[in-house]
Amino acid sequence: MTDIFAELSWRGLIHQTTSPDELPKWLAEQSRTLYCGFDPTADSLHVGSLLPLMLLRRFQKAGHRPLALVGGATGMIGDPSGKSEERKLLDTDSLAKNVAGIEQQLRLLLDFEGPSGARLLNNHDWMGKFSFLDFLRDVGKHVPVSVMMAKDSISGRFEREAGISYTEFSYMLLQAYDFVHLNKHFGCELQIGGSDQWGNITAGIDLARRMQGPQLYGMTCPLLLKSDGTKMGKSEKGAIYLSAKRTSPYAFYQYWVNVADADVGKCLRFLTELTQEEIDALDASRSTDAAARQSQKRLAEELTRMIHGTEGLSAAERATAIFFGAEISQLSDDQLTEIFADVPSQQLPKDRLSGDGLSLIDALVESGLAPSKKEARRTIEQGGAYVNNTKITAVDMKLSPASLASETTVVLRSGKKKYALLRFVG
Ligand SMILES: N[C@@H](Cc1ccc(O)cc1)C(=O)O
Repeated sequence: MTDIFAELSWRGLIHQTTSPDELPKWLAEQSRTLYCGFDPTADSLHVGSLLPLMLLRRFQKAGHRPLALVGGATGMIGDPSGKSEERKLLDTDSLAKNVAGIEQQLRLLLDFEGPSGARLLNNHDWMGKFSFLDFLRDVGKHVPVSVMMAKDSISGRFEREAGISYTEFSYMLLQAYDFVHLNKHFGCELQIGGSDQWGNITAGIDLARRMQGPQLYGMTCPLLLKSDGTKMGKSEKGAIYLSAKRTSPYAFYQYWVNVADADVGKCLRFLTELTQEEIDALDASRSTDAAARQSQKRLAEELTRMIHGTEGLSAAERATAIFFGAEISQLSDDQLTEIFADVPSQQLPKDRLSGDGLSLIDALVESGLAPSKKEARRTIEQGGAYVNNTKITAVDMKLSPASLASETTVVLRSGKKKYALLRFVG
């Protein structure tokens, strides 16, 4: 058993805990069972939920037993915590799809073998069987409405015109009951979650006490925010997800490689398993040579490997190298599209490549990289023209089917970074 409390403290991962005087000792005494729940609001977790998921993993590595809960039941209702408006209800098909997607990701980061082996649970398995009348009698009876109304997630909504439905108001009772259930059936004594979960976690602790159950504990971690206060894990194109179908390994890697200097230290401490010494060394490297962006590269490498494996990482690194000028051959159209997502492209009929082929001069003009044939010629003569990232100095060069970097596409470049794609179709 390693001292998990000390580890989480230096990482800055402890936002609030119940019984702060007792908790460090209680955790050090013996292996404990803890849980964290994830609602199936999408078919993949996003970067924000990586933080509590990594927290479960850290607890497990320190010798504790994690329960990863998918909210098949709670996902049917929608947690009002941290939300200013009522959520739309999900239909059963999307829910089932989302549960399956999330379960897969929870499996990825936890170890299911051995004495502190993780368990994957779905609260629909017990909540689905509860009748409404039984729930009101067995659970609701123990909870004063005044206590529920005092929670931030609820009181904040009362102040707004739209208010809150009875359905969302009741959400905390479901999560509170989960904690009691997991305690009874799995010996779970600690619940963790993001700071917005404090109200729900303490509702569970309270419920256990009122139902004459044992003392339970709670701990929250900070939300993953950037230095400007906005949420981490959102790009211009939307949230960064853990599933490769939603966010490719390359896009995932790119997101981390581009994190600002002001945020990267926190990301390293919050999301990676690098040691304090390694992170200190990276902090130091930023003050001596920030331009080398060693911290960002290491962050991107660690996270991409953890989520997408070594293969995903090397694909992402290869794609990055290509974007920065490495020679291109034999990629799929999809890979090319990904790497050059923001690069302008033109379509031309396939037969332009047959016969004598298409002159590079014409190609540079058609792609928009050169305003005229004269300029195109000059670019080639000055050594600024590239086909698939290979420099071409012959002004009479012709593109042929052999010039394709993928099934349909030739990548043209003018100068250091100005790219354009020509797609040959039909
Ligand atoms: N309310 C949590 C998910 C959750 C669901 C059920 C639980 O028992 C615990 C946590 C969230 O929205 O992130």
